[in-house]
Amino acid sequence: MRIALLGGSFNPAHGGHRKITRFVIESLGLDEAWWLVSPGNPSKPKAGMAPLSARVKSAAVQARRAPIRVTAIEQQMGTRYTCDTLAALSRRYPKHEFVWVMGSDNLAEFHRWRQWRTIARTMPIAVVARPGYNSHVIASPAMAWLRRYRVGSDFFQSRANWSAPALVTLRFDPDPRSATAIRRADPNWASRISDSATRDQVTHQLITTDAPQGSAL
Ligand SMILES: Nc1ncnc2c1ncn2[C@@H]1O[C@H](COP(=O)(O)OP(=O)(O)OP(=O)(O)O)[C@@H](O)[C@H]1O
Ligand SMILES: O=C(O)c1ccc[n+]([C@@H]2O[C@H](COP(=O)([O-])O)[C@@H](O)[C@H]2O)c1
Repeated sequence: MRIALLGGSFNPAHGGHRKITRFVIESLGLDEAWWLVSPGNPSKPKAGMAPLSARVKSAAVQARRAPIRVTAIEQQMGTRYTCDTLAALSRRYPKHEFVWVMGSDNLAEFHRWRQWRTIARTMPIAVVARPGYNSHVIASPAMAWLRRYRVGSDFFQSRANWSAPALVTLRFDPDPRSATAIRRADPNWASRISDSATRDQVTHQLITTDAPQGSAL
């Protein structure tokens, strides 16, 4: 299995997450994506962060009828930093080929993440252009190091190629949606989704709080 990993706060999930995920799966020829809904991004303030259950539910709604598995696997594994999460997932699923996906806003800050070079050595990275962040990325310290490992999307077509460090940058019709804008427009989204999702069994069944089950194993 070739799997895209998209970590995020998903506070809440939105159509931009869904769109970039489908785009990455298609452009790199992957089988599916796992969304890792973070119990708490170590570098984001706790204030204003909705409960994990509400964020997972919002992600399950956005993932409907798409090859996307919603997980709270960091909560279950007890990891908070991406370097620990990716090391644990690679150990747990040695037969899977993973690619870490992030928007260009995250690449601009990537050099501040714990052991970011170790992350880059653990699995390939795919960066999706995000409106307003491209000049920051070009100038970023992480990009200065990662630049020499740039590959094209054809790199992912062959299992023999799958190695790290490798960085692919993907550009498509940039999607301006953000969770910040949604929270501003709808500060009560979390309480509403908590109420509605408990009545919605279909949504409930889509939520995976442990490792994805079934054929992915
Ligand atoms: N519209 C988008 N285009 C490209 N990447 C995106 C987009 N929205 C989110 N992402 C990426 O998805 C991942 C998870 O994002 P996150 O859950 O933080 O959403 P967000 O919209 O960036 O939230 P916030 O506005 O609260 O920072 C990050 O790697 C982020 O860069
Ligand atoms: O490990 C780190 O140091 C680190 C620092 C900042 C962000 N991250 C991860 O980056 C992903 C995107 O986070 P966010 O909150 O911007 O959606 C999410 O999986 C976070 O855990 C990780």
